[in-house]
Amino acid sequence: MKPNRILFIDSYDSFTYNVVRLIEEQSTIDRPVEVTTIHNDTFSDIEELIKYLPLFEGIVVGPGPGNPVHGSKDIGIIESLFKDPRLSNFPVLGICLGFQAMCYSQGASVEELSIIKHGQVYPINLNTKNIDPIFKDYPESFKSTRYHSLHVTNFKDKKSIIPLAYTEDENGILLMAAKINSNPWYGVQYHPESCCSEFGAKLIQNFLNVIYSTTKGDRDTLELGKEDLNRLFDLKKTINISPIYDPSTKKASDTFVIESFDVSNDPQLTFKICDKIKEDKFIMASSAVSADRGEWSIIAIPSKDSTVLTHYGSIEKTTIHKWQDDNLQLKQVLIALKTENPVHYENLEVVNENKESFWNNLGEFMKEKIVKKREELPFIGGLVGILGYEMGSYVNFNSPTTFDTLPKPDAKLVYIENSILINHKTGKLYVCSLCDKLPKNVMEAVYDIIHEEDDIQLNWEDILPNNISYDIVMPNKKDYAEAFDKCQEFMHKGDSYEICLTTQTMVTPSQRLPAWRIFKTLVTRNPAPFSGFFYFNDILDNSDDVLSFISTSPERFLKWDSQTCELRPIKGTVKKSGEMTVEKATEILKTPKEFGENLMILDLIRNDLYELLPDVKVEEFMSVEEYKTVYQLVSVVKAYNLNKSMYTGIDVLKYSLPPGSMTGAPKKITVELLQDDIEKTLNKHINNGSRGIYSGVTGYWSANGNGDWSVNIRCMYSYDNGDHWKLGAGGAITVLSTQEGELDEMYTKLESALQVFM
Ligand SMILES: C=C(O[C@@H]1C=C(C(=O)O)C=C[C@H]1O)C(=O)O
Ligand SMILES: NC(=O)CC[C@H](N)C(=O)O
Repeated sequence: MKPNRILFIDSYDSFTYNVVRLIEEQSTIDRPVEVTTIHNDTFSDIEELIKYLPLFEGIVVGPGPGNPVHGSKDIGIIESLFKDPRLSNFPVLGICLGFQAMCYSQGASVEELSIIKHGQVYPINLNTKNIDPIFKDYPESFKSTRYHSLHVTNFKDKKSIIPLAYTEDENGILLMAAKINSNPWYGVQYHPESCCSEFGAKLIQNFLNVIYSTTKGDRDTLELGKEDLNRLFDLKKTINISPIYDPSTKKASDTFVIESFDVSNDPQLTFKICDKIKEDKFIMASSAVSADRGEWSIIAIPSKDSTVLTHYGSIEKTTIHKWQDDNLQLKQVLIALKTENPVHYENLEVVNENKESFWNNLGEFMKEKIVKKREELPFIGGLVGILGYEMGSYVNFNSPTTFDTLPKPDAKLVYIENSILINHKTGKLYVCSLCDKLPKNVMEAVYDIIHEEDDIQLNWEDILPNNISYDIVMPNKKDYAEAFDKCQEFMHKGDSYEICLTTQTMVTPSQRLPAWRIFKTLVTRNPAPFSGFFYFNDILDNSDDVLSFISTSPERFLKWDSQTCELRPIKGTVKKSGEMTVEKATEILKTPKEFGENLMILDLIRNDLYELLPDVKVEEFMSVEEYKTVYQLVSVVKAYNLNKSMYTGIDVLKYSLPPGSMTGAPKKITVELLQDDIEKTLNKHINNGSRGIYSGVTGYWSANGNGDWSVNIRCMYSYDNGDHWKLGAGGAITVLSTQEGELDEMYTKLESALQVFM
């Protein structure tokens, strides 16, 4: 059976693929549906789009930022589309921005709402005088999510606009759906694809029926010749989401050794072992175990065999060398980085590449290392490290600079052979090596611990030495207020629905303190499921530019195995204080402000997964989680059947960074507004306005194919071996936010790490 082909026009929104998959899901054996997605600026001239029309039976114009009144600057080709008489018999469904553009083309006005609704669920009431087939089999009232700053007005005297549904709120009665009288054009102001909307699938089914009756079920019109099929294929490729590597590549050999031991369930055991191992180590530990996170701790132990990959985004170079190579000097690395051409020395390789090719080369590096074995363990060895915020999509690196010391790395990953894993639930410890035998020093530390297991008490000091003072440069309240107002302005104009506004703080200690010493105090003070310690002294004679990272993050970004992918966005924060109880926090976290904040990111995360994978489910809807200093609202979204897809977890990581909880929605425009304007001025004094390591992710891509990455928040990092520590903190601003409330929330989050210096 030939499919109905739908052209989906995306306006760089973060809910696009929720709609696309909803359409595809309505496919049946008798009436298959196929969607091709383009951007609203894929064609600059409507004539180009018209040439493609014979390939399709219907168009869906999706939601998005911007205002149709601003014309093609905001909505691209959509402006011309609704004006073109050649489309008057062509079935079109507009959603939110698409709906507003459709009504605007008929002479209605589009104006700002007085009270804006982002991520709010309302009853949609059908206009009982006009029940159109698009609402066939609907109840008179149903619930749907609204994400809009603007709305359609002055439509009543426009004959071509037939109102089909309304809602009512503080703004009065608002148009929620309409049909264009003489054309098969429909539109809805609400979001049928949101996970909180009812009967969304029905709307699509009914729209497909409209298409079916337009093509009169004549399947012949659906046949495409070879040439047209090629054109369709090329059009699909205009949005290029190519997989990073081919997971079917077979590994040549699969040497690894794993030995297991019974140990205590106490999560402090991880740190006890770390204290015993004198060599360098990276830690991804749980210092707070709960039902669904923090079950595992991982200690990764780099050795002379370990390969270090460092990407410098601003100069588009990646260095590759061995961990603490005796023959590698800092000077040599600096000269090689300054050389224009790629460098291939025996002990150092410098590749000229941008971030896109960095991701692809990671795939090349890993594809022959992946063994489909011991997949029940999260990690058996593999790439471990940090990806900064600027490694994500839509973010730019600072412009290239001249340098005399090592530039600031944007990604740093080490291929680890030897590691220790501890499962705090089952009380099992595993020593793993990707070489042919387990390292002696590690085994000795483990044996030691097993023998003195009765006393797990750590006795780590919860304060830093008192002979050191700290100079702390915090965000300025006035600048914050200005940035907050800018956020409100962008949201009121309809450019963004939620903006994660973050600030940077710098701490300069009067003398250098070992990162490990600070880590110990932070972990004692702020236990968290994703406690991280990374000290990258990978070049022996480099003591000034060592990247150090200490984290107590509550937030998992992404975890994957060969079948599934899980994302756990946190959105919604309540400070813990004397009178605050979990009951009270839950009440606050379920108010429209926090609910909307979480729902927007939940729908965005569904979109990030749906972009690559068809089988996505919301596993947990807005649960309240308790941490040392805050209560947080958390949702869990999971994708299934990865093994049936051409994508793997690393693709999901690449395409969904930066984490939606750190950007806001829609992701593309919000990231651009933050980087080019809002945070550029707010944070200009630190990192030149870049977020750097903060807001990025830390974790691993294991040689057994698994991966797990946490969000870099409630953390601190130093590019210069602890001379300066940088801390980021922020929170999502919505139209319901108050400046005082957000400032207070930002300070609360900042304090969770900054407290060690105070
Ligand atoms: C931005 C931060 O946190 C993010 C913002 C949150 C919020 O807005 O409620 C919650 C968790 C994080 O995703 C931070 O801790 O700095
Ligand atoms: N979700 C949307 O499509 C929003 C449309 C428009 N930018 C508004 O804010 O009203």
